[in-house]
Amino acid sequence: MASTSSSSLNFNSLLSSSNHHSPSFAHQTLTPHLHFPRTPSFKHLVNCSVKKIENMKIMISGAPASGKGTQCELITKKYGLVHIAAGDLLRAEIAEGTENGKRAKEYMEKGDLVPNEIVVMMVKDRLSQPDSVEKGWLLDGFPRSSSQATALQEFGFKPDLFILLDVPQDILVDRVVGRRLDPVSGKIYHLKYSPPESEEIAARLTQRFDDTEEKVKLRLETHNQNVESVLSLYQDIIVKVDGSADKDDVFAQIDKALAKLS
Ligand SMILES: Nc1ncnc2c1ncn2[C@@H]1O[C@H](COP(=O)(O)OP(=O)(O)O)[C@@H](O)[C@H]1O
Repeated sequence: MASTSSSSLNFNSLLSSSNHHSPSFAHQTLTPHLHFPRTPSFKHLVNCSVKKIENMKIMISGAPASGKGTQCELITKKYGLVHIAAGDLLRAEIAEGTENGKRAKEYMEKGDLVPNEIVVMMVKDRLSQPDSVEKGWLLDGFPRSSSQATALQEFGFKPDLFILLDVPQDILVDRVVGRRLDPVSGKIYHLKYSPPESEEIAARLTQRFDDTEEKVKLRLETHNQNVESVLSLYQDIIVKVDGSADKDDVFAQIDKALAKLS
């Protein structure tokens, strides 16, 4: 997979553009060459009869608590892709106490997008690592703006499929507010919908600092402001999935789309 840039854009301006705060740039990116039709390459066509795509490159998008984490776990288990979640990369920086982490947290606290100069290289570096190149990747929570999509495109990263999890807003708030993490197993629970199995687990559950009702509403607003501009760039490869269904039913819909590629 190509991971170097043959950029015709001014990349510094791209990296410093702060997502939805730069409407002129967003406008600039809505050009036809940035659409990613599933046009098979020659190699792809030759390999078709044996195996269609060896290392799938998948993007998954959805509002906060639309179930991306749960579905990503199911997808990676079945298809062996490397799960790369922009939010997890940022939380790891915060946990390590890096300068980027400190800056990122200020934006995350407000439900805003973290500036591109922090998040783009972080994601690009992870996508370039050998495991992602060899196994393929499942990119979660990135791109969240047209400028991030353009950056990825300029670095040579093109998805084969874009999964959109569609969930009504009122369900989302309910899901976020009750969401808890078991720091020992890494498992995600919901106090009402999937409560912990024991008192011991219940006692150690933690809540993400941005999973309050007030903050999720801000995150939803940010999501709604940006989602259309991202979708318009991937319209030819989007599969829209009803994320309000039971998690196995949601996975069945995704699996059907992935099975056609793999
Ligand atoms: N691609 C991104 N660009 C900028 N900021 C991001 C990106 N992905 C995540 N973030 C920041 O991290 C926060 C948490 O993201 P995430 O863990 O994906 O949860 P959610 O999708 O539930 O908001 C976001 O609210 C945002 O501040």
